[in-house]
This record gives sequence, structure tokens and C-alpha cells, in this order.
Amino acid sequence: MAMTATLQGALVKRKGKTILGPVTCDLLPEGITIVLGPNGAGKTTLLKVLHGVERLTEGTVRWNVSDEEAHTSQAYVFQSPIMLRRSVRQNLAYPLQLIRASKADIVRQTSHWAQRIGLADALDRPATRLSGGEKQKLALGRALIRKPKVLFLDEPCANLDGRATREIENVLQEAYRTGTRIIMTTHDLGQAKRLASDVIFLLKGQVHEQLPGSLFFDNPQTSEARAFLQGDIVE
Ligand SMILES: Nc1ncnc2c1ncn2[C@@H]1O[C@H](COP(=O)(O)OP(=O)(O)OP(=O)(O)O)[C@@H](O)[C@H]1O
Repeated sequence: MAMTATLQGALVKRKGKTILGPVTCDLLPEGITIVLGPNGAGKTTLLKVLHGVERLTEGTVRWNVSDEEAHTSQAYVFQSPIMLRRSVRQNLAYPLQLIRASKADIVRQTSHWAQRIGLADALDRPATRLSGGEKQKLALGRALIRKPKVLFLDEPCANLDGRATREIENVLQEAYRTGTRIIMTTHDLGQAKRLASDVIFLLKGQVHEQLPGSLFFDNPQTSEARAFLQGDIVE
């Protein structure tokens, strides 16, 4: 079953300041959702609210499955992923060990995913010594190895070169084609255009536009979104 979520008046206040909301919107059941908006618009907070790791001050977020299923079928790749101080192989194996997968399954999946993320030759290297791009790819492999139904990514390609960015986009598109719902933020408008099935454009913590990708980029509905796409400063 496709997983969808509904936000009803979702509001996050921290230190007396509203950093998100109130947001009322539905997440589409499939596709790649790109969350766009200026710095501080609330993009990371929205992802964390949807993933259930940011406390709401008001309102609700509801997935169409139980809380337990929502939790176990989602993965989240943070902006600066933390690597275990162990080998690439052990980093990939870890999420499977947590769910007590069989040894044979762990060996099989670890090789498969190392191949998919282009780290097959690096399985025995310490993860902490990888380059920035390799770390991001490893974080992505580690997130996908349990085949999540929903994958959140916060700026997965920040500071990466073109090659690493392309490799990550390829893995994301493959994950999407094989049934993973993707919700991610990016500051890279080219990347947003390449990947978006739909766009959530946030401004000052509010959903300012929510449109199919093609429509948002060709025909944004508001002057703020137009200005943002032109590279103007939008506040
Ligand atoms: N725990 C917190 N306490 C106080 N303010 C916070 C907290 N977390 C985030 N903020 C503020 O809330 C606002 C929204 O933050 P958020 O990280 O969601 O924005 P963003 O759109 O992801 O920004 P960026 O593009 O810079 O990553 C920012 O102004 C941030 O400084």
C-alpha cells in the first residue's frame, strides 16, 4: 500500500517563535517531492515533522498506516550523515543487524548495495576516511538497504561535485522506480527540476505553493516563487 500523510494545522514553535506552520496539506501517494524555499523557510523542520522526530506545538501529522508501521518503513538521511567508526561493509550491514536479518541476507544485501552506490571496491575501508561524496553515497545505501517505503533526504548533494551528484540522483531515481516514496530538500534548482514530480515551496514556515514539478518550474503561481526561481532574494 502506498503511504501518504496529511498535515492538519501543523505548527512548530521554538523559543516563542513559529518556525513552521500552520501547515495543512496532503502528501501525494507517490513520486519525488522536492521541498524548496529560502534559508530558514522551515524545510528541514517539515521533513522532521513528517518523519515524526520533531514535536508539534499544535496540529497533527497522520500517515495512512499505524505509527509503528510509519516509523519502521521510513528512513532519513541527514544533511551531514554520521558514519560508524567502522568499515563501509559494517556501516551497510548495521541497519540489517538491527532487524536481526540472517547472515546470508546481510552478506547478499551488503554486496548488492555496495555495487549500487559505487563502493564495491571500498567495502573494507574505514567509513570515516571516505570523501564527502562517498560518505553521502554510503548514507544513502544504508538508508535504502531496508527498502523503506518512504525516504527523507535533507540536502543530499550539498558540497558534492557533479559526478557524485549524478550518481546519487541515479540511485534516487532507481529507488523511486522500485517503489520508494522520496521527499527531499535541495538548494540546487537544476537538481530540483531533474527530480521533482511535485514541489512544495515553503516561505516563512508556510506552504506557499504545492504543484506538480513541471507546472511549478514553467508557471509558478505566485510572485514570490517566480522571484525565487529567478534567483532573487525572497524573504
Ligand atoms: N530548535 C530550534 N530552536 C529555535 N529555532 C530553530 C530550531 N530549529 C530551527 N530553528 C529555526 O527555525 C527556522 C527554520 O529552520 P529549518 O532548518 O527548518 O529551515 P530550512 O528551510 O531547512 O533552512 P536551511 O535552508 O537554512 O537549511 C530557522 O530560522 C531556524 O534558525
